Amino acid sequence: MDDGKPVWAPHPTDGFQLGVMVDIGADTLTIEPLSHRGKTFLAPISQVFPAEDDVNKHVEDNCSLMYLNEATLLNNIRVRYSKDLIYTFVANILIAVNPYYDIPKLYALEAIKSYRGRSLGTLPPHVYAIADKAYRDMKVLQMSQSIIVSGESGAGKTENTKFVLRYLTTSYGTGQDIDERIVEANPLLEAFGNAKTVRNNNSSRFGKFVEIHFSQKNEVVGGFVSHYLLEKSRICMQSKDERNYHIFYRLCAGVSEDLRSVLHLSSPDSFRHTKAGSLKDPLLDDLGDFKRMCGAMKKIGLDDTEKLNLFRVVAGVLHLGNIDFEETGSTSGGCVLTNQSNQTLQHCAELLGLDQEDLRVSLTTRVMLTTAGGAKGTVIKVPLKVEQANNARDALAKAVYSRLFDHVVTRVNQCFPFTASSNFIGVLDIAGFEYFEHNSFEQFCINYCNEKLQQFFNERILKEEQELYQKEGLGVNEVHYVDNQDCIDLIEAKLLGILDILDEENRLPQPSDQHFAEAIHSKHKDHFRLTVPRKSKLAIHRNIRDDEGFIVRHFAGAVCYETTQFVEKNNDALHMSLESLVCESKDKFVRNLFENNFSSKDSKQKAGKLSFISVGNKFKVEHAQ
Ligand SMILES: Nc1ncnc2c1ncn2[C@@H]1O[C@H](COP(=O)(O)OP(=O)(O)OP(=O)(O)O)[C@@H](O)[C@H]1O
Repeated sequence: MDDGKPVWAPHPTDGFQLGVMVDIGADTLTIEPLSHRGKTFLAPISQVFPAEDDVNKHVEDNCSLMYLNEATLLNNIRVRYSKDLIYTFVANILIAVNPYYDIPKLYALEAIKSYRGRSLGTLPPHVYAIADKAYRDMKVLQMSQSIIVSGESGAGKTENTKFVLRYLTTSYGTGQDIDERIVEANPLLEAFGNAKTVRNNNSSRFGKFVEIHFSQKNEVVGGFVSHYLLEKSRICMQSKDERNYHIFYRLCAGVSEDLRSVLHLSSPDSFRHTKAGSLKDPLLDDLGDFKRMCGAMKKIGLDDTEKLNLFRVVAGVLHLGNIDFEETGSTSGGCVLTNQSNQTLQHCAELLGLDQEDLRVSLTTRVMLTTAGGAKGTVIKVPLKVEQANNARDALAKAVYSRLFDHVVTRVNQCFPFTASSNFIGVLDIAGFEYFEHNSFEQFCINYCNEKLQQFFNERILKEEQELYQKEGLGVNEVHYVDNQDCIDLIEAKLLGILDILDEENRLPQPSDQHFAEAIHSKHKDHFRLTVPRKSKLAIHRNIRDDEGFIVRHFAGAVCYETTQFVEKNNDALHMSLESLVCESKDKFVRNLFENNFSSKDSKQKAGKLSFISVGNKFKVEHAQ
């Protein structure tokens, strides 16, 4: 940094501000801001960066900046953003900033045509340029390619994923129905898997990997969507100003009068699962969205029966939420349905094809098989307390809805089948690193996933590139980065990893969130990546007890997780009586949703008290794939 030349120095709200150095100390620099001449402040040397000669000039690729540092990089993106240039390259990585409005012609057909076959860097940065590079690489290398879209909630991941799909199907499709279907499948997936959150009115609450498959002639032949970790807690509980999945509100707003009476529907504020969240948002148009969703269903080939099946189950889940329990007052300590719930029980049973009385019994008791000396023993019916019955009801709602979501994805995949595929281009759209005031199991899983992605990035971009530079004898300064393997081990190591400790807790006769938190701390006392909430920099977390939470130092920052409900959220199992009830539904559609669920291994597991299917480990296996 030269004397008198502008530098970027820290600014409390803007990140960085321009200034000039007026004095140099041992560890600090005295800076005079250009906007407040005559006033100086001290800044740590490590946080002051040289600025470009002309800070209003911008470049299409950050690599072309004279000085590449955090401040110049941010400034370049800011200057571009102010001119509606939302995309910027960093070599073959694309940075996108959400404009929150439709920039005219940015995604028009002419733009699609112009990027076709053009090398990266010959045209302005665009998501189409990345899509085309993936296509050309696939063609030349004869290898499938993947595009990873990452960023925080509301950053624009899903929109950009859709632009990639549209680009590929428009440019390299055969102009047939299948191209349209791949694009039209999104509104249906979003109806069941997206919700309004405080950050995003259309937030995807599941991760997805969309594959566009190509023939030997490199033409689009079909698609396939895999989904990960639908946020199930939302089905029964929403945070302030957030909503349940779109479909619930759309159904209430849009169904015909006839269907409304068949499904016994009324307004969302009469259902527990929908009334708690934010009901009115001027930016949401449930009726219009219902019509658009029905249009999309038609385009991808769903007939009226299939549509009704979906709606019936959604309505069944809504009614299920309205079932309430009260104590019996008898010595057995169990509970019964409240009088007002009897009608709801009837609606719910009817819509899900269940026997009303069986449903009543299954919600209020739990069947257990005793095993004596290894032999199958007697069936015992254990009455449930009100809280346990509430949990059973919610577990059933979550199980039915998430099975329905699996079905929607499977059904969507049937819309663009392919018999032979040579290669595919995959687009991974998953939630980015999340850090809220209150963080739970969902954030833990999402951040674990991002930790794995970061490792992939470290390996693929930083390590391999630097090895290549060395091999080619280029005198490029080594870039140091923090290896996050220790953090990944902390989460996924066998036996000692947080996920395994949690599974162990779930298998205990009386699992508890407190015991789980204590076990983590006692097994990782001096782990660099793990600490107790008391040591948080934020006052709000310092009130959390050691047995109520833990802090993980992730690559992107420390996150304090509150362990309440970790044990419950990690268990995907329904208790045995509920499981068999839905598996034997009179409604073929509902029965099929739960098909393959009653394998002999599962039944054996459920015969004892240790009914448990781990959500965390399922997620771990998905990552490994
Ligand atoms: N390129 C864009 N042009 C115009 N609007 C955009 C663009 N990208 C995003 N948006 C707007 O921002 C909203 C949020 O974007 P999007 O749903 O893609 O975010 P996300 O990163 O997928 O969020 P989440 O992780 O919550 O699903 C969109 O509904 C859209 O209104």
